[in-house]
Amino acid sequence: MEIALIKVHGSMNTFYMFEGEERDDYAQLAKHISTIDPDIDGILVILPSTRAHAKMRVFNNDGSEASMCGNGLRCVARYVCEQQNIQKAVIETMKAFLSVRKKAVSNGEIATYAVEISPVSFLLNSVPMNYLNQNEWINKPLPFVSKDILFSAVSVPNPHLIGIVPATLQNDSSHQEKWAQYFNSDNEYFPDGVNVSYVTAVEKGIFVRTYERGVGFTNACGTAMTASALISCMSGLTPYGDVSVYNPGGLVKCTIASSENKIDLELSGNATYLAYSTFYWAQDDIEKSRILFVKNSQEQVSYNKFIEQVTTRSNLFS
Ligand SMILES: N[C@@H](CCC[C@H](N)C(=O)O)C(=O)O
Repeated sequence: MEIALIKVHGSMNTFYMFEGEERDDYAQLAKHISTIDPDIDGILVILPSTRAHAKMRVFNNDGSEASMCGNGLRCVARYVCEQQNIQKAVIETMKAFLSVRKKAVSNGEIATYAVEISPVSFLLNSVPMNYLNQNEWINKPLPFVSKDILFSAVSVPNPHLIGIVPATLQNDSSHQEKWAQYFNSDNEYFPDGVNVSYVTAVEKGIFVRTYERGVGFTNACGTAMTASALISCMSGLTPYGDVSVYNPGGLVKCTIASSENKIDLELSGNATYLAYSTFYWAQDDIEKSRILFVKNSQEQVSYNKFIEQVTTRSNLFS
């Protein structure tokens, strides 16, 4: 069968997005499309929902299904709002119904959406993480990794391990890579794997680099950036409210509000369409599947200008 794919990105976290029905072979499709186009981090499937404007399923490029994807949800939000001619919507995800909305931006050139990130839990059994029979692990070193890095484990609701690191450990990512690979292999601490982010304070916010479960190093991970902004606020690295989060693929805003027993998180940033394609999906022999047609959009031109401004503005680690 032929399907219409849109190649999209949020902070250069790149996916093929398409409309589909419930079925059980999206994992195989995600793996196959990722071999044809290794640029992508995964696929986003937009399905009908009986209780929301639409439903999103996300598959990493290794075929594993994730409960949430913040950058992907912004792209799905754009698609649903444009298709249904609305400014805000509710999207069903694996574990939550999430509010999304279109944002007005000053130059209007880059489609920008804000999405709710929820539910948040610090309970280690929600991550899941097993370590010393603890219930939570917030801002404490994991001595077998490093006595100098403060780590926090949190689910939003996909799993994150966040370390606050000095600039030296951002510039050389081999430490992060080694431990992220370990925590995403067969290991005693994270039975389902974990997205591992290293966070460093910069002049006007934080910089976050993420090694994603099911993907590897990525330009940006929206849930990781939002969880990292929350941990940065909790640890006094940055004030609560709007946090500018720089990442290898650009810049997003995470809005962090916390009261006695409630945490509200919102992620805002670009939802860029790179190209429109037709894909031949050979369901009986996936190897025969292929991209038949590609038409590039011009949206990346504006995004590249934005990236130039971000990189010249931020002398990140000096
Ligand atoms: N890139 C996403 C997260 C994708 C899922 C993640 N790799 C997982 O397995 O939890 C984002 O923008 O949040």
